[in-house]
Amino acid sequence: MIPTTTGDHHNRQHLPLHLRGPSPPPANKLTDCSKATKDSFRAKIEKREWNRSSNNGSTTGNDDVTLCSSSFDKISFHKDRNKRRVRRNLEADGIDNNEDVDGDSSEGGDDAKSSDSARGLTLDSVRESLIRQEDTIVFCLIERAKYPTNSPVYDGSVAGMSGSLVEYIVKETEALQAKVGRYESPEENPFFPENLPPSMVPPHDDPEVLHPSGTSININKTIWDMYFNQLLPLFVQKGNDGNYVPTAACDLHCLQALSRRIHYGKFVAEVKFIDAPEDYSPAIQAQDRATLMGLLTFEKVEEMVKRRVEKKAMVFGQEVCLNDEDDKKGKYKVDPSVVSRLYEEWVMPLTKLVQVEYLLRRLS
Ligand SMILES: C=C(O[C@@H]1C=C(C(=O)O)C=C[C@H]1O)C(=O)O
Repeated sequence: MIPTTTGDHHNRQHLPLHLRGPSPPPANKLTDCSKATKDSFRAKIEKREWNRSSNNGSTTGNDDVTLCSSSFDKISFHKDRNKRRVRRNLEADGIDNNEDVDGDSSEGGDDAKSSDSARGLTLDSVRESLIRQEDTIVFCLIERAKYPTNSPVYDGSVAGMSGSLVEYIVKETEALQAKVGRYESPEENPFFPENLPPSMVPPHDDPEVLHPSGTSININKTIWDMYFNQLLPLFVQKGNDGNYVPTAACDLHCLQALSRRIHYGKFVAEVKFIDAPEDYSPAIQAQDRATLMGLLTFEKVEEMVKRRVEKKAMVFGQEVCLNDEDDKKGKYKVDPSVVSRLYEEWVMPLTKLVQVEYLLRRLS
């Protein structure tokens, strides 16, 4: 269920930090505000209530709340939608524009922004998270590149194992982390979802940001195959140094970072849908994958992503020497072109696949 617009100032506390927008004024702070602030805040609340009631919104029962919430979205987002479209096009052209595109900050715009941020989902915040996740992925690859292939990690030859060492470590780590609630988060997807133990920690009272039918999308089998069969041979040296457990632990971290990034496509898709339901809905109803793929693709953004991750691989992966003359210029721990290729050939296409899969279910 999509979070309601009422009470979000409370619920947003449980959203991951990166998804929280700027704080709306909390209701219990009203008593501390000046009269003008109070009046303006109250007027906004009243306007929302009016929007809701004029749209037959009801706050009784879960389905009604969802309906009410999306009806509210339609009204309050309507005016900003064109602004957003223009802004998105500017972004796609590589122009960083954080200002009102048409300079119109009058009635409607503010409400749309505050309800957007109350939900905590904006294309900007979601993209910021993807950018931050690039750092994690690049560092994980650098860590894995410390070790050579170490094939006994993968071929089942480590004594006492029925499967491979890496499979055992991933399965057992996931089981442990499941018990402490890792997979209660919609951002996390296990590689071995079968027979995971239940979480022992009390559930958070999180607002559900994703549409329920999209939460179960899990393409980790594809990510596993891609990582071991295609990516790994591109950036690790052949050899065996006996560091099997640290090697498998690095693989686990790479897999988790890639999986999180790729499944983050669910959040990207949700925010794109919320921004322009009228663009996406016909293709969703027709279950038209190709049109959805076209709608959600921003080629210029992808170009920037590739260039940025390549640069990150250069900056994070260079040898740092105190004496400038000793600098091994152009020598990197992971070949930057491999990182760019990883994003071009696998990370971005798989993120888009997740987005399409999510959107196909978005109206069900
Ligand atoms: C993630 C997005 O959707 C698509 C996928 C991208 C990616 O995986 O980095 C980048 C641009 C889009 O083509 C986005 O628009 O930011």
